[in-house]
Amino acid sequence: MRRLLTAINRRMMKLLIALALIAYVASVWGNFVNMSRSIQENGEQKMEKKIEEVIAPLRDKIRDLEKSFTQKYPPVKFLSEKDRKRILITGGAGFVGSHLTDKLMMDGHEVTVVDNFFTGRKRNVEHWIGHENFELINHDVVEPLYIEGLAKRVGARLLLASTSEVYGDPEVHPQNEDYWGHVNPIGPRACYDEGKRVAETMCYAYMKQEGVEVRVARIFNTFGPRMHMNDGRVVSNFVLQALQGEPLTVYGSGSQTRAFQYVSCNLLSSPPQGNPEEHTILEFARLIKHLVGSGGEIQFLSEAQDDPQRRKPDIRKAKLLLGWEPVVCRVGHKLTLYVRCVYTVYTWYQK
Ligand SMILES: O=C(O)[C@H]1O[C@H](OP(=O)(O)OP(=O)(O)OC[C@H]2O[C@@H](n3ccc(=O)[nH]c3=O)[C@H](O)[C@@H]2O)[C@H](O)[C@@H](O)[C@@H]1O
Repeated sequence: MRRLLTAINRRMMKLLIALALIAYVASVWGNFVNMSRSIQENGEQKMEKKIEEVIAPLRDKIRDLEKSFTQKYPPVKFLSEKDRKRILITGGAGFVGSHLTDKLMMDGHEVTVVDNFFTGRKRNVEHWIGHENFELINHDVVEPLYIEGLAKRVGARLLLASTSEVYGDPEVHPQNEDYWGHVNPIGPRACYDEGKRVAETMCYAYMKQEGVEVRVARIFNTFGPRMHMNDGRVVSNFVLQALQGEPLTVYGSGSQTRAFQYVSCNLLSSPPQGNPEEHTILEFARLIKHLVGSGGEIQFLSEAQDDPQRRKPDIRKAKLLLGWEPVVCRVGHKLTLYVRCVYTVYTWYQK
């Protein structure tokens, strides 16, 4: 009897051990299956991420290509590799910069626009987005020497867009390249005027020290489409005021003069750059009033401090050396083409 019981116990023991073994193997197997499943899932996720990283830029390229097939661009000349230049324009989405971008793109060059869009607008260059010769970079070029260093590294020529404001309230008339100017260094316009003067100084110092080729264009009162409506300049102010039937605000007596230049005339020359047709601001106010047909009166406000009294570029050198002179705004008889230009701005604002 006892033997029988011991035999049964032994069998039970064996059975229990066998069952425990099976349970253990099953749990190890379960863990193994779970582990390999999660390894597989992790691996798949990583793989998917990698594939996505590779595909994303390709997808963007395809989208750009599709766009370039469907989008119509302004006509672009074909230039051979030898003649085609690679040009970087800082502030290329701004008023003057975007017109320069248009000109260089249409001439067949490769243009990279860098703009921080503080005052520039993407819409000024959107008609080039996707074009194989065009690149738009949102970036803040806070350090001018960065651009000069870049020019040195790649052996590029640097063009600085300066301004007639470097002459301040000039004592020499008209203003030529050799005139050093008459700026009040602590006046309300000083930051802009002296800022541009320092930019010129740095470019020339860099040229002498590092041998970088430098050009400076001193741009005189330029106007045209894509100008900011409310930056306070006289063309936009008068056009807007006239359109809204408000009085045209003339600062001072209006006897101060400017020589306005249409933006497209601007892009073909060297310093100083402008239209030598000089008009008083009062004359200009009357012209806009007449053009827009507004009933608004001319309102005389107090004179702006340090306002240059006479300004007109001496373009003899540009004419002699480059054969350049403004075409759109030069007037054979008083105000004909000039009127046309102002009218262009007016219709642009109406849009
Ligand atoms: O293009 C240039 O060379 C420079 O000209 C302008 O400076 P400014 O000549 O004073 O141009 P506006 O602000 O358009 O003023 C022109 C004249 O119109 C007068 N003005 C302006 C605005 C206004 O509502 N009424 C008015 O009588 C001003 O007092 C000034 O005599 C710009 O401010 C500069 O950015 C630019 O570099």
